[in-house]
Parts: sequence; C-alpha cells; structure tokens
Amino acid sequence: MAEQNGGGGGAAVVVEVNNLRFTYPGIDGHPPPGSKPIIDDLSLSLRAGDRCLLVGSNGAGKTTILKILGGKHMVEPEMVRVLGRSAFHDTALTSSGDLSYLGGEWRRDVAFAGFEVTIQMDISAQKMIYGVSGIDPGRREELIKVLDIDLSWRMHKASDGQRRRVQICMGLLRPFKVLLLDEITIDLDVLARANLLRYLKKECVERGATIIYATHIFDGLEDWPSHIVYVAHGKLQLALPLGKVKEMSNLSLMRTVESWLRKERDEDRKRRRERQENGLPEHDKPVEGSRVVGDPARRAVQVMNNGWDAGRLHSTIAGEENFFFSSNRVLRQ
Ligand SMILES: Nc1ncnc2c1ncn2[C@@H]1O[C@H](COP(=O)(O)OP(=O)(O)OP(=O)(O)O)[C@@H](O)[C@H]1O
Repeated sequence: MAEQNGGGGGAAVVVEVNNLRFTYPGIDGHPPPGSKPIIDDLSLSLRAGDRCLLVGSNGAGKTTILKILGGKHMVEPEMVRVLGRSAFHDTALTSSGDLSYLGGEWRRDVAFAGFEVTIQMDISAQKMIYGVSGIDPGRREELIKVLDIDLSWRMHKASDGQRRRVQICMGLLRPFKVLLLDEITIDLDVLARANLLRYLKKECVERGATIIYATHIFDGLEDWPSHIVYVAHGKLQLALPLGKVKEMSNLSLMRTVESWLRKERDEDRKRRRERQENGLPEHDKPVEGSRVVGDPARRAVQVMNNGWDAGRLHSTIAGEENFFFSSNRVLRQ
C-alpha cells in the first residue's frame, strides 16, 4: 500500500482511488433527490504485491467499491485508476485479464474476457476450463490441482461448491495483475479455501499481483493479508499494513475487526438515540423515491448507452452538468 496509508515499499502503485464519491442512480438515472453518497470521499492506493482485506459491516459499501474498481459502475475517470487506466472506460483492462473481478453474481454466470457464460448448463468442467483459449497450460493445470477439480463434473449436476471451484478456476486462468474478490469462498470446503488462499498469496508474492478481498470470513486469514482496509457507511476508517493492526491490538484479526464493528454499531445507536432525544427522526430523512425528472427529450438521451446489454443498464448520470456527455454513463451488473 502506498505510504499515505501507512505502508511503504518501492513497488508501483497499481490501484489509485482519489476522493471517490458514488451514488446509485434511481430509475430515471439520477441520484434520488436528497440522497447521500453511498461512497464518500474515499482515497486509497495499493501497490503491486499488496493483499488487501476489505472489511466492514453489512451495507458498508464493500461490494460497491469493488464493483467500481472492477469497472462495473461509472465514476469520473480520475477518481479510480487501475494500472493507470480508468476501469470503467478502458474495457481492455478486463478483457485482457489484467483486471479480474470475482463477485456475487458468479453464482449464476461466469464472466470471462467480457463474456458471460451460464454455469448451470449440461457441460463438463473440462469443456468449460479448456474452452478458454490462450491460457498457459502450466497455470491451468496448477489451478485445477489447487481447486481439486474433477474435469468430468457436469455443471448442471455439480454441487454449489464444485460449481464455484470451476468458476473460480476460470476467473483465475489469466495471470491477472489486479484481482477483486467479493466473498467467493462461501461455498468452498475448508481444504479448497485454504488451498485457494495459499495460491492467491503466492500470486502476489511471486508475480507482484494485487488483490483486494472483501469478506466476513476470517478463518485462515490471520496472516494472509498485507493490509487491512476498514470502511463504514461508505467512508474509509482505516487503511493499514497488517503489522500496524497487530501492533494496535493483541486480539486475533477477527476479534480486532469485531471490536471495530461493535464500536461502530454502538456509536450508531448512540447517534440514533440522540436524534430521538432531540425530537429528530431516528434515521436521517429517507431519500425521496426515484422519480423521473427533466423534460422528455432529456429523458430520451438518458437511456442511450454504449452498447452494453440493454436489459442490464442503468444510467448513472451524476448530475445535470454532465448530462449531455452521458451516453457512456452506465452501470454494468
Ligand atoms: N443497486 C443499488 N441501488 C441502490 N443502493 C444500493 C444498490 N446496491 C447497494 N446499495 C446500497 O449501497 C450500500 C452499500 O451496499 P454494498 O453492497 O456495497 O455493501 P457491502 O459492504 O458490500 O455489504 P455486505 O457486507 O452486506 O455485502 C447499502 O446501503 C445498499 O443498500
């Protein structure tokens, strides 16, 4: 992690987040009036070789951050740079395999090189894995071994964990430079998870890959990360090397994170109580529901997109000022 975050080292900065702000759009493509940003003023930089554990309570913004980094939600290009490029605008980042995102939707589909293939059809694991061209055979064999994949598995009959292993294998076939993991080990058995974590650490140590891993499962992670990033309510709370976190606390990593989350929850409760005592609603005023605004011509422009699957698009126009430059403002899911 770059020095601003308390880390060091001379490795190249590969992920830069600069004052990131993000608000999910309503159905009309605008942030609902009065809505607060989901991610607010978040800055972070990661270097080659960093293994960053992204922690935070449910709804803190972890998935949103990973999706933005993975180029799935549009933000201003200078807010997020991955390998010096804008993850959203430079689609070659993901299609080349340099930037890989393995997240929740992988339960249904496997996104590889920009394509999504359904993972529940009657097809063998072998066909899926060997169907990807241009892969180093040694890397492929190693991944099959690490994930203990039986190539004869039929995907439509495989268990969740077996299917997940094939998905993970496919997502790692290309030697990524930056890997974004949004809790993908949930279905894995203890051995598969341990082997995968070991493999991922090796990728960072030996190849200088960078991984950001959002998880609530701390089993086997005690010495895995090089850095811990803690977010709450879309804001960065801490970004520290693991060594510094261990200096701060004698507790295990899980207990340390638990203490942070407990403190956060207690503060939230206190704030809500104070609001009530002051005659204010317990929570901030709820945002007004999504509504269509602007004249019809403007609305027509809003639905333009850059050619991505229309059924999966939502405009993410950030504000009226950018309106006429907005044809590329989409949200990839
Ligand atoms: N498509 C969406 N539209 C509007 N709001 C959303 C959308 N997706 C997520 N949110 C909101 O954004 C906030 C952050 O959600 P996010 O999924 O990023 O949290 P998270 O830290 O990954 O949570 P978890 O640990 O539960 O997976 C939540 O308040 C959530 O309700």
